[in-house]
Amino acid sequence: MRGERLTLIRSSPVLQQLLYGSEVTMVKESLPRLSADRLVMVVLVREDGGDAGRPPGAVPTYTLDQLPSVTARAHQAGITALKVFTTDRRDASAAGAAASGSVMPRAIRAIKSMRLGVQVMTETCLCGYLSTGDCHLTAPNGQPDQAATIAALAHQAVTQAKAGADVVGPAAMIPGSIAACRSALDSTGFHRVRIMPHLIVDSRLYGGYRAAMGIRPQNRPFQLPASGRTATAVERGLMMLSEGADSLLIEPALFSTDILCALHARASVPLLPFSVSGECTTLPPELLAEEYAMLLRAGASRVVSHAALTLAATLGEASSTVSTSRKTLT
Ligand SMILES: NCc1[nH]cc(CCC(=O)O)c1CC(=O)O
Repeated sequence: MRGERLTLIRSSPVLQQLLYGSEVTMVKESLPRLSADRLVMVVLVREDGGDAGRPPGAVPTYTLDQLPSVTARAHQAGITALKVFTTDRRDASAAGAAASGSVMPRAIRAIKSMRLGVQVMTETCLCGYLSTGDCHLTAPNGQPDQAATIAALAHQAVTQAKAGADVVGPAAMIPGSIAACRSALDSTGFHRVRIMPHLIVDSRLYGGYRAAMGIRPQNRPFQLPASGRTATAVERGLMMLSEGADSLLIEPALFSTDILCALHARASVPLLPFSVSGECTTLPPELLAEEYAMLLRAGASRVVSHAALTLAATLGEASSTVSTSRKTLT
């Protein structure tokens, strides 16, 4: 009896449509497809030599004068947002982090002056400006100076906003730093500037970034340990939202999908996994594309990636192949 019913369903497209049709259509429609506008391109900027003499395993960096052409190429490929990281002269107090003449504000201005409507997201962190390579300032007793770090990050966020950043990205993982950035931005008139903090799990996948930027951190005491609970990471993400975050960047994308899924069930803000240096230097583009399709299935709204431009170009080719074959057919 059951077998007969199955045979009937299999042989009847009308019954199949009635039973499964709407469900199949719904699933298809609710899944975003990987396309260039789902990719946020990572742009690392340093002035001292740029890409020349890149250490093995390092991801590419750009100099300021390369940014107009990089921005134009990204825009041409259909990319609508750049995530900018910088490093500059380093000292014990990260003086360069909030200086209006440092590499970050100049990079933001270089991108924005193209007037292509490309969104600029920044990293707001001290590791590119501290001699230690840490994300936090250190008190005389050797402990992280959380209050001073929070104040420095808030100041840095305002400098980035003044230069034209659309979204700033506090990345030190210090509780209270997001609320401080929000109130500093509001009190200087930058209500429109949004905050996307980094929710970071400690990982060996960051080596290619650190090598590219010359960052050799002592430790990252505020990052989540890889052996920690998913629920703890989710709590940290929700805390960031309660401090005023508008979206969350979660890294490393490949090894934080549990956190992405769990947060997706609890929060309705955009969640952006960050496909970090180690992923982009070890996986070929076609596997990165599979990974990003998975991330979109899991609830990502966009994916931040060092390989965005390479991938966007192949996605562009794929769609032009389709339109070419359509042309041939008609
Ligand atoms: N300041 C935190 C930060 N910003 C960028 C990365 C890594 C990004 C990548 O590997 O692509 C990290 C993590 C870290 O250094 O601990």
